[in-house]
Amino acid sequence: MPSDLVNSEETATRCGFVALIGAPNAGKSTLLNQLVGTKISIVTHKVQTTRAIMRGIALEGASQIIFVDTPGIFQPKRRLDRAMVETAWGGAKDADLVCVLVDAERFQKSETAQILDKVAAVGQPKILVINKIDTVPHTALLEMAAKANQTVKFEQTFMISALKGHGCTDLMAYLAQRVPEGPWLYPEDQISDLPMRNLAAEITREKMFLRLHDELPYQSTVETELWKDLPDGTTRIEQTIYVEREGQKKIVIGHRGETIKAISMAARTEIQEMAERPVHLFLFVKVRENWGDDPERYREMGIEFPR
Ligand SMILES: Nc1nc2c(ncn2[C@@H]2O[C@H](COP(=O)(O)OP(=O)(O)OP(=O)(O)O)[C@@H](O)[C@H]2O)c(=O)[nH]1
Repeated sequence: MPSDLVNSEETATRCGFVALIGAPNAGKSTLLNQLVGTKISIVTHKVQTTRAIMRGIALEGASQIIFVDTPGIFQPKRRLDRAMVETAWGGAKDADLVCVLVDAERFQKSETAQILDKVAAVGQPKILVINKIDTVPHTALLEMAAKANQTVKFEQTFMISALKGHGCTDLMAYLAQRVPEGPWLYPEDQISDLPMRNLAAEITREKMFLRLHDELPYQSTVETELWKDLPDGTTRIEQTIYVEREGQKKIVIGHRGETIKAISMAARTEIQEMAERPVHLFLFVKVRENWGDDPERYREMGIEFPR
């Protein structure tokens, strides 16, 4: 028997999306840093136009776990915010597993109840992760777990301190065996720059919406086609803005290209800050009808194509 066949049978790979849900400050970034490691975890405080942004990919044995994030706005007021939150919850519905992160210190606050109510309506398998266990007595934790499990049918409950690392190994081991069997979506050597590419696309998308407000449908997307670190210390980035109709392309470009120039300048400044090096940003606008039916687009955004 050829040796590669033996290998592939012995180490069936697993790969899946885990949606992280938690109120702002619940400790999502801290947890990701524990699970993913700083190298490929990207903190996205500024980027709020996210649909289901990939926050990091963890590798554990033969498993690849792709964490997707939801924006931390739970009482959206503006129309755009509402749309963002709705699509983000949509992202949770596409994940293989929803990981609900609750801050033990703030368990009694209304935000926790709100999140639990909303999570109850999501059909995906869910786990509860009570964070910051170092801040409350252990007896209180059991009460919290019982109460939360009355509202939502969680598969498992974990109690962790993301800051101190307590309980994180068990959580990771669970996730690694819980994601479905399947090939890895991202080759190991590509993982590190993927979040940067996605983030850069999200930054441009945010600038575009800030500039155009409600003139564009929410489906317009931005993709980073090229990210090349040049020998002179600068980076060349090429992005394509996809819109659904010719008329929208005109809006994005603007009179004499003024709109796209402004979007590009604002995005370049912020991408530069993130990349910590000078950036040359090139934006292209293309019309692509029915992009929402194309599974590849979903994969690029880090979420699975809804079945
Ligand atoms: N005591 C204690 N503090 C924690 C723990 N985990 C996170 N924190 C603190 O809680 C605060 C918020 O943590 P973040 O990881 O930034 O939380 P987050 O708001 O969910 O992350 P973002 O989604 O990136 O905004 C920080 O000051 C952390 O140090 C923990 O286990 N114990």
